[in-house]
Order: sequence, then structure tokens, then C-alpha cells
Amino acid sequence: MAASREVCEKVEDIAPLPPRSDQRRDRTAGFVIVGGGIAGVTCAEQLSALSPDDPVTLLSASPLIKSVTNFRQVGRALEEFDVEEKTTGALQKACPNVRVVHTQVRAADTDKHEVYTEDGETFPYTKLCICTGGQPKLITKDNPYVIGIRDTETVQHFQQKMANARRVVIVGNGGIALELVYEIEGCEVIWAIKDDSIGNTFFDRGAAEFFLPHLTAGKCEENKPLKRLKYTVTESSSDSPKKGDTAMGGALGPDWKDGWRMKGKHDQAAHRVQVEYQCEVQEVLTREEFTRTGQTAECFPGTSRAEEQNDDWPVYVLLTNKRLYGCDFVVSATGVVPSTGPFLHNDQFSVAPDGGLRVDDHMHTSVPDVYAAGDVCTASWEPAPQWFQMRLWSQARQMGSYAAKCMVADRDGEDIDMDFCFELFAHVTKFFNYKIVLLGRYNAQGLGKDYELLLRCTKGLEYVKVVLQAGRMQGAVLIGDTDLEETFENLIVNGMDLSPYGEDLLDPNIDIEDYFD
Ligand SMILES: Cc1cc2nc3c(=O)[nH]c(=O)nc-3n(C[C@H](O)[C@H](O)[C@H](O)COP(=O)(O)OP(=O)(O)OC[C@H]3O[C@@H](n4cnc5c(N)ncnc54)[C@H](O)[C@@H]3O)c2cc1C
Ligand SMILES: NC(=O)C1=CN([C@@H]2O[C@H](COP(=O)(O)OP(=O)(O)OC[C@H]3O[C@@H](n4cnc5c(N)ncnc54)[C@H](OP(=O)(O)O)[C@@H]3O)[C@@H](O)[C@H]2O)C=CC1
Repeated sequence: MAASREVCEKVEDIAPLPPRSDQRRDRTAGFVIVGGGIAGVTCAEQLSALSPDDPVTLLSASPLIKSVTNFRQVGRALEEFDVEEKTTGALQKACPNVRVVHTQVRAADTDKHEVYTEDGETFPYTKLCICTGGQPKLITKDNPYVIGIRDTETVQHFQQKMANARRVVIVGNGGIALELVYEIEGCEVIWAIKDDSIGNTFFDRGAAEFFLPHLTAGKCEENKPLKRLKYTVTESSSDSPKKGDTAMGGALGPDWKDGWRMKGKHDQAAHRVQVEYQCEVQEVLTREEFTRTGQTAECFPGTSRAEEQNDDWPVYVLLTNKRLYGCDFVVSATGVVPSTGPFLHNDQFSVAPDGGLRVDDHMHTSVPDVYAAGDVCTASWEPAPQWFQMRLWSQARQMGSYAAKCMVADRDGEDIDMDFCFELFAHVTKFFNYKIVLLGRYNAQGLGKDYELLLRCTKGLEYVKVVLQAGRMQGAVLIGDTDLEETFENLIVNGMDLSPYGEDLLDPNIDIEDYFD
């Protein structure tokens, strides 16, 4: 499919930046990648493997780079892996033609095929891959009491605030909010969500019901974590760039909570979560602004009015349901905005409504010789029926790897088929300490009203949901150790007519694997 040339959104008030100096590196232009997150590093590794004699330069604003280890293909599209922070030395040792430069890119001139950095250097390229990830999309800007979580630095900031916190307001109903409400202890949590059930980015109402008891029951530690990831908290090394307002470190991922203290000021470990359904934040008020309103703040359930009035909160949050809560700080877990800043000086880029650089089915942007992968891009091809983009670690890896293959194939004038991973959406993760597998159109996304659901639920143990349309499986949610993922993945991909099997499909007494062998 040809790249879309349509420009949906232009940054017209920013003039193209010339290089700050003529400090041009004397090196043959080769592949250049911007971003040391999972997309950029995977792209560099794959380029190195496919084209070991060509120079590959990875420009990254973060001092440590992210890398996939212990990769396991657990199905046709399902994969599990650990993520490590690597030093640049380790990457360069494994991939000798890759050079990592810690620097922040500030602009690119795609006509000249050059990238310019904050420290005044110019990097020419023959093919460029933009993997600059995203930043938290906050409900308010520049409010010290409203924070987002993205990289090691922002988690440290969150942790400092947590240490003395008595109450925190969490806004958003996606991955980060789900993880925080489970992890935070010793602190009251007001969880403000737009929807009528929790976690709707990942679950339907049934699965939300399955998890509700865990909101207040506290953490269950007996299960081993699915994946382990340890982030090293480092002071910026001398060669690391000074990060500007726009470049963040690589995004966190699986098990980012491990090793971070999420305990507030109160001694008790109990979870105290109050969910405020179907509301948004109308206003965030300072204490003085709150006093001027003359309004009375809500008490936390179980807290008496007398106790509440003694609380001198630094910030107050007015919700659209007119409830007003005092708190120590607000976490805005409200999604991601792609970090496209340095590249929009050049208004040739086609930008999707969600702010991502549009890419075609070869990960190519609308600009010649420029590719993009991971959170920064928006998949703008006609997707396979059971695949859609979600800004996830797994997709960042898959896109980074596939972009590298496309860059080499394009250079060599070869054709390349799309990777199988884009045939089926598949995500393995963990919420409330349960294994979660999401396959295909797991929430019947885009199926209209013409679909049926099969459900199997054992309270506290497992929740299985299958989405069928015209007898064919379109998606599934598997919570707990169901062992159904491989079979279901095959059934979705094969498009087999399952109408003859009816509800037997989820009969726990039938070995489904044997059934379809
Ligand atoms: C708290 C949290 C938990 C998560 N948990 C999961 C999970 O359990 N499972 C899952 O699948 N996904 C998870 N995600 C999402 C996942 O982390 C991201 O989708 C993925 O890491 C995106 O990778 P990326 O390489 O595209 O971008 P990033 O990891 O954001 O990397 C971007 C890189 O670009 C660099 N950069 C940015 N601008 C510039 C510039 N101008 N010049 C030079 N370098 C620049 C940055 O420093 C960074 O190195 C989580 C995200 C967060 C924030
Ligand atoms: N285990 C995993 O797989 C995890 C994955 N992640 C990933 O990390 C990234 C960041 O996570 P997160 O920030 O939770 O983003 P998500 O995209 O997962 O969720 C954002 C949530 O915030 C809601 N929202 C957006 N704007 C507002 C607003 N103004 N007021 C109230 N609610 C709002 C969204 O609702 P709506 O959709 O209706 O707009 C959605 O419920 C995501 O890409 C996520 O997928 C993060 C943690 C764990």
C-alpha cells in the first residue's frame, strides 16, 4: 500500500531549524535510528543482523537503552519476553556495526537526509527510523500536583510524592491506573474513571466484576510474577544528554512496579480505594482556590467529617459528578501522546488524529526514506480483521523489527511480506496478579452489535470470554491459568466455523486442545 500523503495536522508555526553548527560527523551515511526504547533498539539489532557491514547509528536521549531478552514465542502471535536496561557497550559488543550516541535530536531536514542534535551535531542518513516513543498525556499541564508516569525519572518523582501521601487521586481507566490501584498501600485512593466499569481499555464489564473484590482485598503475593524486569536507578552518566522538556527516557513496561515503594504515609497495608464512576476531572484547585469556592470537600468513605476537616490538603479535585476531594497529588494515567516534536519542523509528515506519525504497511512514513515504529507511529494501513494497534511493549518490538526488515528490503529493491504478528492482536500481561491473555477483537471492538459472547467464570480463579461472529471466533479474553491461548489463537486465525460446537467450546470437562487436534 502506498504511503498516505495527506497531511492531517501541520505544525505551521515552527520554522525548519538549520543545524546549529557545521559540526558534521565525517562518516558514511547509513541507517540512523532515533530512540533507545524497545522499538529503536530492536530495529538496530535487526538492522545489524540483516546488514552487518553497513553503519547503523542509534541516537538516544536516555542514558540507558532497553532490550528484549529471553524471548519466547508462545503461540503464532503470542510472545513473552523480559526487558532489560542495557548499557550501550553491551549493544555495541553484540552488534559491532551499531554505534550508540547519547544525544537529543532537535530537528531533521528530510530533503537533505540529515538529523540535527541539541549539541549541534549533524547526522546524515540514507534511511531513518523514528522511534521516539511517547509522553504521558496529562489532564493539566504545568501543575506540580498532577503527575504522569512514563520512565524511571517519573517513577522516582511519583515515589517521592508517595512517601508522605495520605490520599491520591488517580485519573484514567487503562493499564497504569489498573496497576497503581492494586499496588498502592497505606494511602487512600480516589479512582476517577469515565466509564461504568473498571479497566475498560482491557476488559469488559464481566471481567471488571471478576476483579472488583481485589480492589480492596489487598495484594496476593503467592503467585510468581510472569516476567521480571529490574530497572537500575542511575544518576545520569557524564555522556548522557541533558533532557529537554520533550524527550523522556524509555517507557517502563512489565513489572515496572517491582522494586519501587508504593506505600503512603499510613501504616496499614490495607487497600482503600473509592471508585468514582462515569466522571472526569472538571478542575484541579489549589487550597486557596478551594477555600474561595466555599464548598465542602467529600469525606473518604469511613472517614468522619471531623477527621476530614482536619486534613489540610495541598490540592483539591472537582469531578464532573460534582464531588470534590482533597488529596496530596493527582496521577494522570490518561494515555500517551506520541513524541513527534523534533520532526514536525518538517511539515511533510502526515500525522494521524492521535498525534502519531502515520506509517504504511512497510512502516514507512509519508516522507521518503523515513520510517517510524513503536509508540510514536500510528498504523495507517488497512489492518487484518483481528489486528489493531495498541501502544504496547510487544507491538514496539514487532514494529521495530519489521521496520528494519523493510528498510533493508527497500534499499535492496526487494519485496517483503508483512510479518505474521500483524495478522492477530495478541497481548500477554498481568493485572491484580492474574495472567491475562487478550486475543483478536477481545472486546468485540469494531464488530458492531452483530456478535455473540461465550463466557466461563469461576470466581477468584478464571474468567474466559470468547467473541464469535457468524460462528467464527474473533477474539478472546483469558484471565487466570486457562491454558487455552494456543488453541484459541489457532481458532481465530483459521477462521473455522465453530457453530456446531456451541457452548462445548468452553466446557471445562472437554479437553479443547484434543478436540481440535
Ligand atoms: C508505566 C508503564 C507500564 C507499562 N507496562 C506495559 C506492559 O506491561 N506491557 C506492555 O506491552 N507495554 C507496557 N507499557 C507500554 C510500553 O512500555 C511502551 O508501549 C513501549 O515501551 C514503547 O516503546 P518505544 O520504543 O516505542 O518508546 P519508548 O520506550 O518511549 O522509547 C523512546 C526512546 O526515544 C528516546 N527519545 C525521545 N525523544 C528523543 C529525541 N528527541 N532525541 C533522541 N531520543 C529521543 C527516549 O529517550 C527513549 O529512549 C507500559 C508503559 C508504561 C509507561
Ligand atoms: N500491562 C500492560 O499492558 C500495561 C500497558 N500500559 C501501556 O502504557 C501506556 C500508558 O498507560 P495509560 O496512561 O494507562 O494509558 P491507557 O491508554 O491504557 O489508558 C488511558 C485511560 O485514560 C482515559 N482517559 C483519557 N483521557 C482522559 C481524561 N481526560 N479524563 C479521564 N480519563 C481519560 C482513557 O479513556 P478512553 O479510552 O475512553 O479515552 C483510558 O481509560 C498505554 O499505551 C498502555 O497500553 C501501561 C501499563 C500496563
